[in-house]
Amino acid sequence: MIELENVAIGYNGVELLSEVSLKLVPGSFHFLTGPSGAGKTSFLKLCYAELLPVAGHVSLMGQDIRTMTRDDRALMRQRIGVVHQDCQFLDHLPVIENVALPLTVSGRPAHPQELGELLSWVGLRGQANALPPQLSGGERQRAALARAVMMSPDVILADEPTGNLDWEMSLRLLGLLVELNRMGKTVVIATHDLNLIRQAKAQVQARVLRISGRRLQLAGADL
Ligand SMILES: Nc1ncnc2c1ncn2[C@@H]1O[C@H](COP(=O)(O)OP(=O)(O)OP(=O)(O)O)[C@@H](O)[C@H]1O
Repeated sequence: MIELENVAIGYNGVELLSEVSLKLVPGSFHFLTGPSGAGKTSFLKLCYAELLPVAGHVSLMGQDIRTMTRDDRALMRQRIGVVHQDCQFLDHLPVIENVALPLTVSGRPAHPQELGELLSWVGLRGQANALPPQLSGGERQRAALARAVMMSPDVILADEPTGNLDWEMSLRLLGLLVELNRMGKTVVIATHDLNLIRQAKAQVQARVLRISGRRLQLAGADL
């Protein structure tokens, strides 16, 4: 599904991560943790071909990201849903249109019932016509999750989805991600929140990847 072989990433000639080899198999649940600036967001970008490796091979859904055309990349992004750290909404469009954007961009019609069900699932049916700046942090993150799953992706990559949320809202968001995993989706969550990881481990078989000293390691069972 997502396969990395001896991969390095970096910016402006400086390596951020080296010798990363990893297979994310379908239906797996991973956390990605590490200090601020360690490269979590950059690693996720690699996993949806927003960033190319400076060494090694990355294959997404069986295709090497270096050989992907623009069209391949657009198709691949329908199979990999991303919850960005800053949500990245278009603030002048109501929530429902932001959530439907992946459909709109790919030229497919948005079915009101499907959209309504998706908004209900994240508990935002009542805010469908609100503008993103009118939402609370937790509502924004849930809207971002709804948009990420709009195209029924196989993989969900979430970058600090509970970053600014209180514990109750963090649990609610985690619950949605666990539910998606139980439906067979592969989930990767970048987070600093060790309590969230512990909570998730009580609910799903989650593995923890830790970035430390430019390497990606599998954390021990103590986490
Ligand atoms: N486009 C870019 N150009 C140059 N340097 C970058 C770029 N994006 C990120 N970096 C640098 O790469 C390093 C890792 O950034 P990244 O955002 O991946 O870390 P992170 O672990 O997600 O951090 P945080 O937990 O604070 O969100 C940082 O030093 C950052 O400044």
